[in-house]
Amino acid sequence: MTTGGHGTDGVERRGLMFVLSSPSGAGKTTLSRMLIAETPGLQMSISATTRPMRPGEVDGKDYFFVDQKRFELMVENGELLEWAHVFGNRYGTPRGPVEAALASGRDVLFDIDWQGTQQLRDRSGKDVVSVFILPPSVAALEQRLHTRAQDSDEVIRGRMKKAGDEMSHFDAYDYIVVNDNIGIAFEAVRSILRAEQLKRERQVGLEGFVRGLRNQLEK
Ligand SMILES: Nc1nc2c(ncn2[C@@H]2O[C@H](COP(=O)(O)OP(=O)(O)O)[C@@H](O)[C@H]2O)c(=O)[nH]1
Ligand SMILES: Nc1ncnc2c1ncn2[C@@H]1O[C@H](COP(=O)(O)OP(=O)(O)O)[C@@H](O)[C@H]1O
Repeated sequence: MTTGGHGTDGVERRGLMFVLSSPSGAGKTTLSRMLIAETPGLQMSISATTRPMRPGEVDGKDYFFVDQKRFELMVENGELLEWAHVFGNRYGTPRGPVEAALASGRDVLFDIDWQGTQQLRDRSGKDVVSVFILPPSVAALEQRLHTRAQDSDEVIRGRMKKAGDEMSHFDAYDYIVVNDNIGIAFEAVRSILRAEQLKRERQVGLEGFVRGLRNQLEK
């Protein structure tokens, strides 16, 4: 895959693993969907989970909804790149699609928690770019969880209680974006991805490309 839009024929790029994490309700699903819609070649990693499906969710699109037994088998068979317990359920990243995407130079977007991000970093540090999304205030976070209207009051209380724990891990992330205005937050996330794609060490074949330019100049 070329770096795109720069006429740098012969310059390939290693795919990167772009991770968005946040406390529940801060907006990472919304931002992920916007990013996928606006970024050709970016592939969403679809996680497996044992949590029940929410209204409006689609199996195989939002998550692969599996039972405990199937999840355990996936762990045993080494089918997951990482996995963690979150809110009493298990969530994990299927390995196959991620490895296939990266091998063909495509970037992969992950909506996973801090535990999963840590595991990806331990395995593939240099290919991982991590962004932590913060809500502008606790009131806004609670409001968003209610507006989403997909969880009971009890589940929302649980998510609010966990938000502090999740946020305490912000300092392990490369970038921090406060999601107050969604348009501004999206621009921030998109700019981070674009800049990281253009990092010199991610571009393979630059030497040959520059040599070619210099040869032409010397003619
Ligand atoms: N480690 C890990 N965390 C995941 C994975 N998929 C989702 N999560 C996290 O699990 C948490 C709960 O997700 P979900 O039930 O969809 O609720 P949400 O927080 O409202 O999006 C979020 O913090 C997700 O980022 C995964 O494959 N691995
Ligand atoms: N900047 C924002 N301003 C107002 N509402 C937002 C903003 N970002 C997201 N939301 C809304 O907040 C709710 C939670 O967002 P969501 O993306 O599901 O969060 P997460 O995936 O982090 O749990 C959704 O109803 C979403 O439409």
